[in-house]
Amino acid sequence: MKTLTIRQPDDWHLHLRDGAVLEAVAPYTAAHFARAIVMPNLVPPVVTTADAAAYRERILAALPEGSGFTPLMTLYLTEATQAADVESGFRDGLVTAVKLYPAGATTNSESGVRNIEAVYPVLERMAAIGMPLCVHGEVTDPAVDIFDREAVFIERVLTPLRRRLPELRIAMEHVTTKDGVAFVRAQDDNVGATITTHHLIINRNAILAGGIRPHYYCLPVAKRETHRLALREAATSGEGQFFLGTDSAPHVDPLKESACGCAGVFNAPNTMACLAQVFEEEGALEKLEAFASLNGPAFYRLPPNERRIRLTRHSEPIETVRKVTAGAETITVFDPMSPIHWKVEDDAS
Ligand SMILES: NC(=O)N[C@@H](CC(=O)O)C(=O)O
Ligand SMILES: [Zn+2]
Ligand SMILES: [Zn+2]
Repeated sequence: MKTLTIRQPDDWHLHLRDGAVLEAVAPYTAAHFARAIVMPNLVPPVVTTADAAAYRERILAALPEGSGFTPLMTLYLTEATQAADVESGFRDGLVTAVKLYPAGATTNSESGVRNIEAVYPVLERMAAIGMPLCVHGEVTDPAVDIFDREAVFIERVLTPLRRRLPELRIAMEHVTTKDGVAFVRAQDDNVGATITTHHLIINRNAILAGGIRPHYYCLPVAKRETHRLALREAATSGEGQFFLGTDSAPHVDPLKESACGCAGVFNAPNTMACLAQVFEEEGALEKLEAFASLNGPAFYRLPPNERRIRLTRHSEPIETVRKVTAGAETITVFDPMSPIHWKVEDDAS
């Protein structure tokens, strides 16, 4: 039986939500991952260091007994964010990064940034103290086709931002296009990119061909096959700028299976198994550790985890969790549309 032992992975882009959903989903991430960058797009958002401290306590309370999982907190950047608050949260070790949502770009982004000029004082302070900015990289201009919004964001927002503040450390979140991959490669190591599990597995046909499938709808929306192949190539290259951010984004089923369904794919329970499968298909199992466990800590200037996990390939397909219960509702787990043979044998919970 094929086995693979790697340093314990981290998730550099995760939605844990709050309340009953937090309680339902947190144990799945804590079972496999040592740390995660926790997204701040709650309602209301996690804006101040005090908000992040309170949210961190709620997350810790939702973890199973004895879990060693560490949530790495982020602040939701608004045009009213105070540079002094951001700096004090970072210096205290309570806050790891700030998240930029262009207003209206994605789930719960209405309080995000409309005019980037308004947040330059905060960005300048972050550049000075070496604090990373996580970016949802899509323009919201309704005139721009939804499949082009990442490429246009690179041209209109990221390129000028890089020119103006080259020392600012930027994580381009959930990169979904070959344009995004090329942009990141053309930058110095102040720029990194997360890649999700599902964007390595699905293209836009999964959402639209043969019926509309809301559980494959997320933002940035999955693109055509050439882009998926570029993401696979980047993720399995081992290059330090690319690392895992699952963007596991749970929404209860009634909010997904609706005439106007929410964006987000919940993949935390089977992410590591899916990734082992992807890396095996690409003949790159030896690069999985770099992608999931080494490149992210290097970008965030944190030590890699000392603990190891073991993945095993079984000849028979593995039965995986299909739905998770949260309060009175269910949340559907990402279905990779082909049998999964890998299993994390040694979970960290
Ligand atoms: N990825 C998504 O489709 N949704 C995320 C928001 C985000 O990461 O853009 C969510 O919070 O649901
Ligand atoms: Zn996003
Ligand atoms: Zn996200």
